[in-house]
Amino acid sequence: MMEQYHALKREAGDCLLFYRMGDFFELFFDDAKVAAGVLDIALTSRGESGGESVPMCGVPVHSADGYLARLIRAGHRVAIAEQVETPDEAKARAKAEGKPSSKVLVARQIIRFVTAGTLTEDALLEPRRANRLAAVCEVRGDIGIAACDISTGRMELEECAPEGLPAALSRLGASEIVVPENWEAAPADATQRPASDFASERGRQRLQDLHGVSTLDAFGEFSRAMLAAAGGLIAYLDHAGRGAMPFLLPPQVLAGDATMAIDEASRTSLEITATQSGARAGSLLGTVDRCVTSAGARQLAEDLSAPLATRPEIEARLALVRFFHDDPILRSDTREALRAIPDVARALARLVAERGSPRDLGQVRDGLAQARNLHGALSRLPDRPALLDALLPALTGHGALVGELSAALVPSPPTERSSGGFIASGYDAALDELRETSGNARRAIAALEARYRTETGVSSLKIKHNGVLGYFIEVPARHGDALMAPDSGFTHRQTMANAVRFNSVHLHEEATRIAEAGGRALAAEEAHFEGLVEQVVASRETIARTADALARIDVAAGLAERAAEGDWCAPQIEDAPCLEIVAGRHPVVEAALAKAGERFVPNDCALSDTDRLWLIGGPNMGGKSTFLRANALIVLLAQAGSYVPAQSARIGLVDRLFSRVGASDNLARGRSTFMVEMVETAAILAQATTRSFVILDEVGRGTSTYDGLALAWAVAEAIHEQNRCRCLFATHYHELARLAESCDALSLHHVRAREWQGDLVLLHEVSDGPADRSYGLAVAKLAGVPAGVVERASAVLAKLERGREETGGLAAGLGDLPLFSAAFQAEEEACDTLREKLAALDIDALSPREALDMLYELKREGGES
Ligand SMILES: Nc1ncnc2c1ncn2[C@@H]1O[C@H](COP(=O)(O)OP(=O)(O)OP(=O)(O)O)[C@@H](O)[C@H]1O
Repeated sequence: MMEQYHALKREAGDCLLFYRMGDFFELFFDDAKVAAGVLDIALTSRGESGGESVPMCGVPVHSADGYLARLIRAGHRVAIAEQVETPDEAKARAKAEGKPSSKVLVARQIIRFVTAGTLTEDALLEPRRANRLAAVCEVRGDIGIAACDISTGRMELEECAPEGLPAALSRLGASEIVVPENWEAAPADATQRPASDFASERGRQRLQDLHGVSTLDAFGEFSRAMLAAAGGLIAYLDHAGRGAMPFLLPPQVLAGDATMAIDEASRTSLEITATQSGARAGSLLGTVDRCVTSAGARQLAEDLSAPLATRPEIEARLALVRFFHDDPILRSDTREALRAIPDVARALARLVAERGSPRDLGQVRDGLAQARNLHGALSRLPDRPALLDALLPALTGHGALVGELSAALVPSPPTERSSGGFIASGYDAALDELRETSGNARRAIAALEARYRTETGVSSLKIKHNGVLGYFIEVPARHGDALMAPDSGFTHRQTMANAVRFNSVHLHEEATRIAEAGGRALAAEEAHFEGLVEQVVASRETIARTADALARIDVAAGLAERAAEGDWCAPQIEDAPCLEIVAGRHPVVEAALAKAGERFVPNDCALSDTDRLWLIGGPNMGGKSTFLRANALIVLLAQAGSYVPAQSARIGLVDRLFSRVGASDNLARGRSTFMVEMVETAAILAQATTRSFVILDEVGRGTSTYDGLALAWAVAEAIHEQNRCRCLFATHYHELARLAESCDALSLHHVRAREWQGDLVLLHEVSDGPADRSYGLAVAKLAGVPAGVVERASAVLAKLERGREETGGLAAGLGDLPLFSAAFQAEEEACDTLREKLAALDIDALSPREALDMLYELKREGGES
């Protein structure tokens, strides 16, 4: 057995091996130690290997899913080695091979690798979260990404530059990433696979084979990097499923400019689908989600993760939300209908991956039937928005399949198919007859029992059944002798302490009838199951489209519900780079305040081409960050196709959204708070365009006052002069107010506060004009810093302020600085002079020594430039 075990373990590589033994999956050696630790189960030992006892632990097969889920969550992968023949088959095989049957070992094979990205089981998946597997590789400097969710069959391909990879991966949020082995730039914790799996020509071939086409033209255009990644992805799925290929729809190419770009840091900072501590509750998704189906919730998460960047698409989604928003009865009827719809996409995926159950067939049947009902209700409505009209056809067209499944299956089919009972009566006459036969035999046995009681006079005689003896007659021990007589018609089978057991010819006959009919009935049900699965699999693409359409409708109705609940408005999408939000609110903070019985103070924002940078000052805790984030979230919601928490909103399309709010130490990646802040700021300066929207909170806070102020000043100038994007910039540096004198599209604002009877009152109101002071000490007092320390601080402050008056203050002289662009102008001019001098040189005529001298001279003149 150990020999067989080790062979399988070699095949399993770095996966934990679940080795099937009877009703258990057993783990041995190091696998056992790891699993016992993660699963908190007993580590025992069995036998010896090399003189040492073999560590072992095991989990019952019937509850293996829960244990698998925990191992996967802890970052492990598991290979499942199943028994692929019964002990009887093994014995027969041994006999045929001329071996003694006592020595024979049941054959086992790895039937599947269970990894985070290749799950389909409900027990292992979170219902409201997509589960993505991504394959990433590099082809001549381009990064190819192929991602799929095999629980729904969606597959996406994209290509990006190496620096775009982190953003793309953070949008995908894949649970497992596959890369070619030994790739230096591979993301951490990725699964390595042979580099040959990622050859682009093989990728093309694999895609063609998968979809049974001879060219990919109909699916779109694919770059070499995309094909290479697709190849790696398919090869991995093939490996993990041991040839049982999961369901994949034709790949969709993600165009870089179709969605709003949000980099990893901004995504984390905005807490779009999870809070910074990883929870869904408290994220934007958590507060917006009113979907009634899991598939809808997954779609909403996708929508929020990748807001659209084109107006017609956004408006189409908004029109559908409006349709449900403006008609509360329609909304609640639709949601009621959706609520009854099972997760068709995931049931379908299990059926295609050959892991389906009768229950999955039932879910497909119910989902498709409900979809048709919904179609009936929605297609009767007047003034339907275009998106709904585009979705409606996908809700019908499965009549024949639904009819077949309805006729074939019982109303709620079981998850276990081995004990049968899921095919409805009336579907198959032969099956009905078999059932009838075994039913009759069972009744005959009941009649036998009554007859034997009268014949023997033993009123406590019973006919029972167990797994070892099958059917038998049992009487209490004291009546045993009466039935032992040779002419009694009973044959003795077993004597227990209190009872004696017998068989009889009649009982044997009936029992045989039951067994035979039962076995044949099971076989018949099994055959029907295979046939029905085949029919479902044949229609997989249209069924997946139905599931998608249902999810999209659920998202729209859910967003409408959320909008109605929170009194949200439909945003107006513009081409001009404006951002006019009247009475905007932060949905998450508002919900949190409401729970505490407090009111959120709405604020306006009015950015335009000529007033595109707002500098926002005011006290700590005054609501600056909240204001910044609220506006970013409103933009994000609007472009995802949702209503927004505001009284009105005009939003000029945003191509990229950046958020640098709040310090998030990234010590794990070896960067200090200040370093993280600068890296993110650098990314914004390099990437923000005139169509972008940037929120920046307290740039330069993590360093000395002078360095910080200088950086904040230069960053604000650069954003104003060079990026020219819309920007909300919160800061504690009063000195930055001087920027308003030179930057014409920059204006000053502040969050209001009042000191009242020595206490600070924060109004959370954004007003025009510069902040008067920062109230830092008052906030410190509010936070419970000891009175002595606050008093001491105010003495220090008074001294500092006196010093500032004497020296002209921290910002003295800043007003004379040339503007950002003017500073560059001077450098440009210096460069021009250098260029002229260089052009005039006859370089070939110079000796190396002269050339070197020349270089030094130029450097002296040109300085940094
Ligand atoms: N508009 C608002 N209405 C009601 N309460 C608000 C509002 N804005 C902020 N708050 C409350 O004030 C708290 C602090 O807000 P926020 O973090 O935005 O302040 P801040 O000005 O950015 O502070 P700091 O400068 O210290 O970072 C929030 O957690 C929230 O409870």
